[in-house]
Amino acid sequence: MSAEPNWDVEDPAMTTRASGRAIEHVGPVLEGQLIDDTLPQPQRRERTESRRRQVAKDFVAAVVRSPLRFLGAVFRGVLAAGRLWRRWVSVRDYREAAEQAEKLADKFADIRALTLFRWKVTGAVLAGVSIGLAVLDLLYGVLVLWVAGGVVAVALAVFGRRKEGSPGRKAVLSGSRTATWTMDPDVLVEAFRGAKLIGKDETLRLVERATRVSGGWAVTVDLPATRKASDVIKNRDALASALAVDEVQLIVDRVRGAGGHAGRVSLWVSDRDPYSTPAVRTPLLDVSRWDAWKPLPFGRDARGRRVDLPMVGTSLLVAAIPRQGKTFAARLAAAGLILDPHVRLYVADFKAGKDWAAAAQVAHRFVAGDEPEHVLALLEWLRELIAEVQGRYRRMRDLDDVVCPESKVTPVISRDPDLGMPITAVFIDEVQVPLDDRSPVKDGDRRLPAGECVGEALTWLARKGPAAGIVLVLATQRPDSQTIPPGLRAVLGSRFALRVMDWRDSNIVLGDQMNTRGFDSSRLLASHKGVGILRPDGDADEVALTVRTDYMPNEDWQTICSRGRDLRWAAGTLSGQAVGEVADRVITSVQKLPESLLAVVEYLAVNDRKFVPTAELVGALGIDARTFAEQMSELGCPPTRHRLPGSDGRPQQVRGYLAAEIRRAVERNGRAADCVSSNLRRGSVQNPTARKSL
Ligand SMILES: Nc1ncnc2c1ncn2[C@@H]1O[C@H](COP(=O)(O)OP(=O)(O)OP(=O)(O)O)[C@@H](O)[C@H]1O
Repeated sequence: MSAEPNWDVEDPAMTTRASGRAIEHVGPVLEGQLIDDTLPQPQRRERTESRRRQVAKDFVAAVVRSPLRFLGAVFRGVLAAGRLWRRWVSVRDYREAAEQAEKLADKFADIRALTLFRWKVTGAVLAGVSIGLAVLDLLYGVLVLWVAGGVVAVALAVFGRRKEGSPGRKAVLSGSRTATWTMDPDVLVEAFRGAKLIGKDETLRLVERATRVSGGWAVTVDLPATRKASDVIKNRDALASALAVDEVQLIVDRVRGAGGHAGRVSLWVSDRDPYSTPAVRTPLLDVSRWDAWKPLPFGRDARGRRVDLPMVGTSLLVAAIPRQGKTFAARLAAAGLILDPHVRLYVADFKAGKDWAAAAQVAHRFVAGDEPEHVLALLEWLRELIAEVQGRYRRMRDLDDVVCPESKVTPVISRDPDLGMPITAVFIDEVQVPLDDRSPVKDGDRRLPAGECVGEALTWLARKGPAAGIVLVLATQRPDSQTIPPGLRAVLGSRFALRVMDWRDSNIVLGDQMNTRGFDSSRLLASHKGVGILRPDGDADEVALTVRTDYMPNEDWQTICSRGRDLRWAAGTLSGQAVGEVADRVITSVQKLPESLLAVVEYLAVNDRKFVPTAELVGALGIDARTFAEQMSELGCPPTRHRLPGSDGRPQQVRGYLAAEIRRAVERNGRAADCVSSNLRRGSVQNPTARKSL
């Protein structure tokens, strides 16, 4: 039996609150479904059903295709019978034997006589059959011709059927070999033999026959027992050559899990370069918010299948030579986190361009530049973050086992403002700049180059940070071992290598020996922008896979950043430098705020809350409950019902207002900007870790 908690529920009852305040901690509210896992599970039933459906589909397809297959078999039978007859009539076996014995000249007269005789026999048989058929036709009508034709067709079809060793078995088709193997699995077997992936006497077993899948042919085969699927992946180039396609057109995957084993390979051969079409726009543009705990949409593989990238609990290294899509890839990772208002962002852009500029409105800390002062600012943040991580571990030790079962930040902990442990993502573009900086800095009693201190701090954070909710994303143009310290590389969980200079650089990013396993990003094409090899962290099925990142041009990036700012503004999580940015905007844009709303805003500015009961507001503001409700409704802010713990500790339904709703009304109605923004400045800019009410 197991219970599945629904951690996505955002219920105020889940949040803790210090004693003496209106809301009390009642622990997480679980929504669960009891599952008796001793009974047959729906999944198994689904699998059987889908197999049954597949069998039915195959049957219908076989019936529909049978006339064509019959005609094909008859055609092959005619060709094979024709070939056999020509061999017979030209006495080829006798001629060949004479040739081999070098007695062709002696036997020539005999061969000619025999050939003439066989031609005569052929003519006599044809004449006899024709006369016989004509007589039968006269006696019994045209039906006889049909019956005779049918019998001959069936005989030819049987003669020409596809069967190991049958005549006509080796298809000799013109055109690309890719098209050929889809029609004749023998060609595929030959290609595997040609690429030395199976022996001369070995063969493949077809698991799923070739089908059309997104602009290419897909087929699944089992290798002979002595062969491994990983070797096919490793020697993809040889197989591509044997199939006469470019290696970017051939995708080879191992089939893992329940339906797979170490010798099962799925192949997909694209009709053309799969990256010649425009990249897909990021789906993040169409979502109003994202949950950072969910893997975020990162790109698509050559077959067009979605590739998602988990961010929380890991760190990411993105590397490439210039102009290959490194910043675009890092920004995609950032976009998903920006759309989660509970994520805190640190952005350091050492490229010092405008690529990251829009992030300033959401980032808790933002710096753009490549001077030593910017490196020192980064070092300052990293030290601040190390202290923060140490503090988090200390605080997690004191939390009860329900809230914090392991020494790890959970979704609930990360979203609880009282615990102050939000997911904190650190993005550093062109990380080689701070790592190479030689400015002397004090580290205890020592004076060290700033780059060394940055390297040490990043290594520490990459090692200890993930469990405490820290996500590191580093992008670099120079993945060489002098720039990225080996200790740092080793602890970065996920790697994304776009095109690099040579296999050594590729191995530095993806890991030792990855080129010998078939993953070498220096072999990617320069024209394939945004295409790279992703080596995901942890439990992913694949060792690595080639992915083209979703396309997110600057205007989409800006849209996502301003959406992230609005989300944080509404959730009250805008913090650090971003607050200053937003406050300035508010001051300039806001007009008069109605009295009742202003009073509520002021009350909330000092009483930080997600939900405030009507009774509490009415009492505190000394206004008539009914008039207040009417005024708030007019302002587009109706009350809602919410569950709060009552005096006996049990959850009760209470009428009141959500702070987020009130904030939206403020945005709509305006004026209290000065009050709001000064609160923001006071509460947040000076103390970035403090929680804000608005
Ligand atoms: N997924 C993608 N699909 C299509 N084009 C892309 C994709 N990703 C990046 N590009 C293109 O590649 C170009 C270079 O991208 P980007 O600026 O991210 O490169 P970079 O590696 O960061 O370069 P530099 O090292 O010079 O900063 C972009 O202008 C963009 O048009």
